[in-house]
Amino acid sequence: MTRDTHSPTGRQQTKRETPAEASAPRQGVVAKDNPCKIKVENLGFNYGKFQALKDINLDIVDNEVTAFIGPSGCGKSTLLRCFNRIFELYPGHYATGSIEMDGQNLLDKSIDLNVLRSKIGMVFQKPTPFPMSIYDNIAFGVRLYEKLKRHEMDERVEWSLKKAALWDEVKDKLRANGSALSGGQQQRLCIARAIAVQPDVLLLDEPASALDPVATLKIEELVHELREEYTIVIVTHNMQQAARVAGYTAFFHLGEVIEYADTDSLFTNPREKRTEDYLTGRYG
Ligand SMILES: Nc1ncnc2c1ncn2[C@@H]1O[C@H](COP(=O)(O)OP(=O)(O)OP(=O)(O)O)[C@@H](O)[C@H]1O
Repeated sequence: MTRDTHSPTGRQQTKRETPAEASAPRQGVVAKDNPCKIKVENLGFNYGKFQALKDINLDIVDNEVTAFIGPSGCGKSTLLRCFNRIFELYPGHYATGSIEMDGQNLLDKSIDLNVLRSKIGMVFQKPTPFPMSIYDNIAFGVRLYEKLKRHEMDERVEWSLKKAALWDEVKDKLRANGSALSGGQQQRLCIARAIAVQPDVLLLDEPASALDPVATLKIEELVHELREEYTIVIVTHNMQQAARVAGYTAFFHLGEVIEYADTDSLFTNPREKRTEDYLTGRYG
């Protein structure tokens, strides 16, 4: 079997495996002290006839921030959407290969999508608070999964808002409408909503692209803090942002992962010419 392997430590390498190697852990994929949370193997993705992702092999490191960068249309968001199978809402969109988390292939038809989406939360580019109070924005999702007593729900709402660094700003107006908050606050509310169901993984699809620099900084600080408890994957067009928040970065081009490494190495010493060209602004 021949395949491309992308890993923080192994970078892209084409290697021919013996059967014994094929069943053994891939060398250099994740260091022992860097356990892999999500293992993507031979992943392809199609929007109908259009193949948007081609043979992606990528290990997402546990309790780290991984950034996906690359020019517009290269498949970053598509891969993010594969992780929680949000693409299933649309007919003709399908994935092949495997995405393994906690010993299960997330693409397996038998996976309960509600449980999957409680384990892998997602925050979108544009803040999307529900048209209800700040309190209910958080409580709504929790009620789908858990039956909490009133005081337990109060605690969960407070806990989530504190984790999202929003509590101090909203604690006196929990009954106000979520959409009355500023854009940056709304985005932190969406992060609080995602955290409230206690996921393992947070997917952030350009979470700060609609925000001003001050609000952006707050989101970045928050991402930095949250990485201690969650595995975070962030899509960003902002390379400085990737450099600031991410421990690992994957560079995508035309539906493929061209290079994947720890962020410092990728930015300071890219191995692939296409990565270097992108980082130096030659295209994208
Ligand atoms: N719903 C869809 N139907 C058909 N093609 C799509 C759909 N969504 C995305 N694509 C195509 O799939 C490819 C990858 O898109 P994707 O949104 O994943 O790229 P991206 O790297 O996240 O881009 P951007 O940085 O602009 O958000 C693009 O060619 C895009 O046009």
